[in-house]
Amino acid sequence: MDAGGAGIEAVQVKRAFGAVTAVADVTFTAEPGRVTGLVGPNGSGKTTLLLMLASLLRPDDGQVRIAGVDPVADPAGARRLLGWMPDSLGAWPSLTAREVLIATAQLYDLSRVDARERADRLLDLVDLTALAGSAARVLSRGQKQRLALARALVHEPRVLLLDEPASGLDPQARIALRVLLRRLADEGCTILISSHVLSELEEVVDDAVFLLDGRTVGRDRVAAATTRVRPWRVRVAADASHGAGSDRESVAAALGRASGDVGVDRRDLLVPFADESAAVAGLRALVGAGIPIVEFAPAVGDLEHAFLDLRGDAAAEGSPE
Ligand SMILES: Nc1ncnc2c1ncn2[C@@H]1O[C@H](COP(=O)(O)OP(=O)(O)OP(=O)(O)O)[C@@H](O)[C@H]1O
Repeated sequence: MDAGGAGIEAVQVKRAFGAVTAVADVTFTAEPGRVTGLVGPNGSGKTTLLLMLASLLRPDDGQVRIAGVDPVADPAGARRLLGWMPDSLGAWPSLTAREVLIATAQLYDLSRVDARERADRLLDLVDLTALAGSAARVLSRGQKQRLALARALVHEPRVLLLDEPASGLDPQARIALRVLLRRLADEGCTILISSHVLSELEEVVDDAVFLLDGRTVGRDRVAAATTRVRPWRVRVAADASHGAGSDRESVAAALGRASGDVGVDRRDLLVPFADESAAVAGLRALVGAGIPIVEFAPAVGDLEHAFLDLRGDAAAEGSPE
């Protein structure tokens, strides 16, 4: 392992709780300047892994490096380098939002003056200035999430670990989070982010690490899943003279498929294509047949598609444990 690495490195990391193996075998790298998504179903070990990376839980086996520092051997050194945003704010509910940030900054050895200045800047960054004097416990879930993010950024970490940061955020706050994460990555930060909302993750991540039953899924398997047949959403211009049923017949006919191959989802038709070039040929055939297409796009994003496909593989093989 490269002890001088700037990002996150995990090699054959394991962690059990009694008889429950939460993390069975995790190996991955997250690069500086990139946002890496941690994707996996409920109970696949994401939070356990993040806790180990954050130096808050000891691995049973394997190695972790945070910007080259081993969080087991040097937890204080790792904590100086990493910002950790748990999935709930916790700690100090009676302090105000501003006091939470000042206290955290002072824990990282900032002077009181610098801590106040940093707190005000971060409150502005996460749009909480108006609530600076409110007790943390009275903040809404989304406001607590924003405060937790500000707290994670207090010491300008080089590595950012975020557990479900978008949960509870309204659409505007989610967009602001995406913009902020992109900016931090552009400044050289290494960002690892877990989320269940794959469509949102899709818009911000550069790379993805897939966890199934506590194990990282190999790149080859992910690449194969990403390129496998997927449904495309086809919308035909609304025409009062006939319903979706007859659109389905005409689309199937234009594509030379049986109408049973074409699914119906409310106003849209779902047509499986093997890859992008098959989709391009399909669209050409539909337009050539005079069908008024108003929308034509993959029905699920790359991450979601790979996730569903990998889960399908795992179910077919049976659980590896
Ligand atoms: N402290 C603990 N004691 C016992 N079992 C635990 C503990 N923490 C986690 N587990 C178990 O380890 C497994 C992985 O849990 P973990 O919370 O890491 O998954 P996750 O991927 O974050 O799940 P979710 O997406 O639901 O948040 C689960 O089966 C869970 O029940």
